[in-house]
Amino acid sequence: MLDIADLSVSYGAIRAVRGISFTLRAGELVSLLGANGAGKSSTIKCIAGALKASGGSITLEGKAITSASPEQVVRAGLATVPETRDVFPDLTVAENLMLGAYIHRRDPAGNRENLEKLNALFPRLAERSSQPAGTLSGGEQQMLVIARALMSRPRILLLDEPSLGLAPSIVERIFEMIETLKKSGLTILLVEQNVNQALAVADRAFVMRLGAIVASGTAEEIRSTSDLSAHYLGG
Ligand SMILES: Nc1ncnc2c1ncn2[C@@H]1O[C@H](COP(=O)(O)OP(=O)(O)OP(=O)(O)O)[C@@H](O)[C@H]1O
Repeated sequence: MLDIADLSVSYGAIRAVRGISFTLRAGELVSLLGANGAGKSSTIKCIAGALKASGGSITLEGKAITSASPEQVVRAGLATVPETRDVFPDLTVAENLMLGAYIHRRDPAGNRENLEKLNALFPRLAERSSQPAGTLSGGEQQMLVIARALMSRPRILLLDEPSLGLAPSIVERIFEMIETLKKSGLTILLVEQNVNQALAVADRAFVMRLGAIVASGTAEEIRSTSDLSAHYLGG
């Protein structure tokens, strides 16, 4: 469904991603693991069209999106939740959500239907729909940016560190939500430092180190790689 082939990303002389290749199959949840600075966010940003690849290709359902703009990537069916967790603080929760439906702005009926589904999935957001997004807790803001990404009706969702800086009980809720989304058939690429929880929900995983993929396999295989934390994750 999503094919990454020999992808490289550079910031000037810094080679953040060094020729990585991997595939996401329809309906799969794949975790991208690795210590700080391994190149996970750069990979996500490049797939999302926010960073230019310096080499390699990105293909979504047979269509090359390597040089696509962020809007073209969303239109192709891939939505991203960046780790920055940006909400528009002065806009209401409902207004934030509608911004996620920008590419479907000529389909208000479809957006209403999708919003109803998301309200059922995220009841706390539904309760707070007329509140400014800036008044939400960190966990609620994370839910909001996920829901906003889903307003574009993607087939693939990229999640960059959704648990970052959240209390353990909230992290648990976020992971439950991710499992629910997977069960609904969504294909998910999950970047996480929270290795155990990421492996618990993943079908497969890749470990990045210094811009390269150094381990890959089923979640079970990666979990049983005994030197994983010491060598690859900096633990
Ligand atoms: N805007 C930038 N300018 C220059 N170098 C950058 C920039 N962003 C990232 N880098 C460098 O690229 C490398 C990969 O960073 P990246 O953020 O992709 O890693 P990461 O695995 O996502 O880590 P983190 O979890 O800290 O975000 C690091 O060496 C980082 O210092």
